[in-house]
Amino acid sequence: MAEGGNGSAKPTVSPYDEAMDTLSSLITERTRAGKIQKGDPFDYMFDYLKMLDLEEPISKMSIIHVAGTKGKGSTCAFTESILRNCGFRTGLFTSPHLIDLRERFRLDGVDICEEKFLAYFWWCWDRLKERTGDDISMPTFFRFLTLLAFKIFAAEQVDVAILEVGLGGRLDSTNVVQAPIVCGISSLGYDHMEILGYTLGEIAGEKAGIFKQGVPAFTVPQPDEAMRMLEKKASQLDVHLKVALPLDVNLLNGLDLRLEGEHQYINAGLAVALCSTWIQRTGHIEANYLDETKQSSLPEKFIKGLTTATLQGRGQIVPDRFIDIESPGDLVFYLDGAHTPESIEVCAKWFCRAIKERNKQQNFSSNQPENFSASNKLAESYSCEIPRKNSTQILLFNCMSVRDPQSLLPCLFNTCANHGVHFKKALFVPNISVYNKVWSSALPPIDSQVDLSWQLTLQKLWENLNSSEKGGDAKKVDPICEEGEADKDRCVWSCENSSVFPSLPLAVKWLRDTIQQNKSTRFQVLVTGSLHLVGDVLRFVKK
Ligand SMILES: Nc1ncnc2c1ncn2[C@@H]1O[C@H](COP(=O)(O)OP(=O)(O)OP(=O)(O)O)[C@@H](O)[C@H]1O
Ligand SMILES: [Mg+2]
Ligand SMILES: [Mg+2]
Repeated sequence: MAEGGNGSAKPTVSPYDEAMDTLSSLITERTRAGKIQKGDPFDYMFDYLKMLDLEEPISKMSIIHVAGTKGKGSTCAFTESILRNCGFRTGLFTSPHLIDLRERFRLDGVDICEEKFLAYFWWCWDRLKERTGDDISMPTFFRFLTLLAFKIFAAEQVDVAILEVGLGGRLDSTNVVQAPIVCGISSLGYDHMEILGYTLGEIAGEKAGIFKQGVPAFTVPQPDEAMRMLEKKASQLDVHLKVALPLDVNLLNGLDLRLEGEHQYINAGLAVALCSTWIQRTGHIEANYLDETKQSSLPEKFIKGLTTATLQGRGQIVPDRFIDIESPGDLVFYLDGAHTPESIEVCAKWFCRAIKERNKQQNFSSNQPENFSASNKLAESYSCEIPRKNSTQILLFNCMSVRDPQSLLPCLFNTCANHGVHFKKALFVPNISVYNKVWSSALPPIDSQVDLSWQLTLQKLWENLNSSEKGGDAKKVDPICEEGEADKDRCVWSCENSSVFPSLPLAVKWLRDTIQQNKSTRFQVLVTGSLHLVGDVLRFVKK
């Protein structure tokens, strides 16, 4: 673990951390005032491509481009997995990352290795440093990552590059692509409105900015307003736009999608359409996939891809590593980085279904069905072995202060309540990793001066939801600060249904201690509201 700057010996910086540190400068430079450049910053992407000699390689690259409000990453992960299983060399560029920046760049389904990453990183960095200057300064953080992705995929000569838009579409740095093979627009909803617009039509218009003249596109069923705009933009560009229906579960031969949740069938349906079209348009029809996909069955390789695709922190189940061997499965984290109203709802539904399934399995079965999704196998195998215990649901939540908790927490609370799931307690913690913070190989030291006013606001909202459900009026809630072990850092603000902890490790410690003291209890902890929180938890509890 990195030293926390406590004045001891200077920690040695690994080459990888050095690169991350260098990259961080792109974030600070951007926020520094007065650095406004001439012209449209999006156009600079074309200059950067020239500087990196990437224009020609990109024009030859075989690309699938995906925009959308929710489900982009999942759709891209399914798409990549299907095409890899069909025998193609794949490159996948997604965002954001949860633990390590290299998660954003996958080659043949695996995060790029450090060695290659560093080689390409410095290749791009040094050239851009040399060729940028007063007129055009260094690219911003996400633009740099996009350029790096292009460099990696070109140099590695992938058969197909699958690109997830970072934000919006029209002005996203990935949109320098001129001739993708096929485009996808995943589920549209409200997010980043200050940039993309406040109506679904406006948002759809921005996302449709990835459409290219004559290049076929697919989308999923959308609200009318969004669909009308997509159709309008498509017709202006001679884009043949088709709606891909959610994948029929019966096509999976009794297997499950590896990414859990009902909404993943929407993303999977889109991925199947994108892959089929890519295969057809690139002339790889020797395997005759398309005839098959039109019928009532999917090619084996598609099924393999869909049922093995992974993406961290989306419907992921992870047992705590520190719970002792006699009580495996007593503390299990259900992680999903949902942070918009629509995704919080699907996340809540997923959690309710997932815990019900687990509890049923725990009570009735000791044989593991063959079709368990491998990602959650560990959690499953644990839960199969353990004796009957009371399952208790806990919420571990934070959201960024730019989000409206009034649109997130009530939705989460009510959706779960409608499915008969009531959280025994909600725990609110600040995020450890700062937004966009690049280097995250270790957890930073705990800040005892941390400002908890945001978490206390979330807590009040939660307490009010609980009291109005019980028929009482929303009352004034004043959390009580319990000082643990005369230690200021351990101060916990508690109410009847919730606690605010000054840090994630303290909240996890509370969970572990409580389990040790109540051997008959199992905690099923839903972690949501922020992908950063999910990343923090993964780093902290994963083996
Ligand atoms: N089709 C969908 N409809 C609604 N919510 C979805 C859908 N797909 C995924 N989600 C929710 O959104 C979260 C993020 O999923 P995913 O990473 O696939 O989307 P994304 O568009 O890449 O998101 P981001 O904006 O974080 O990059 C998931 O954890 C899930 O809660
Ligand atoms: Mg987003
Ligand atoms: Mg994403």
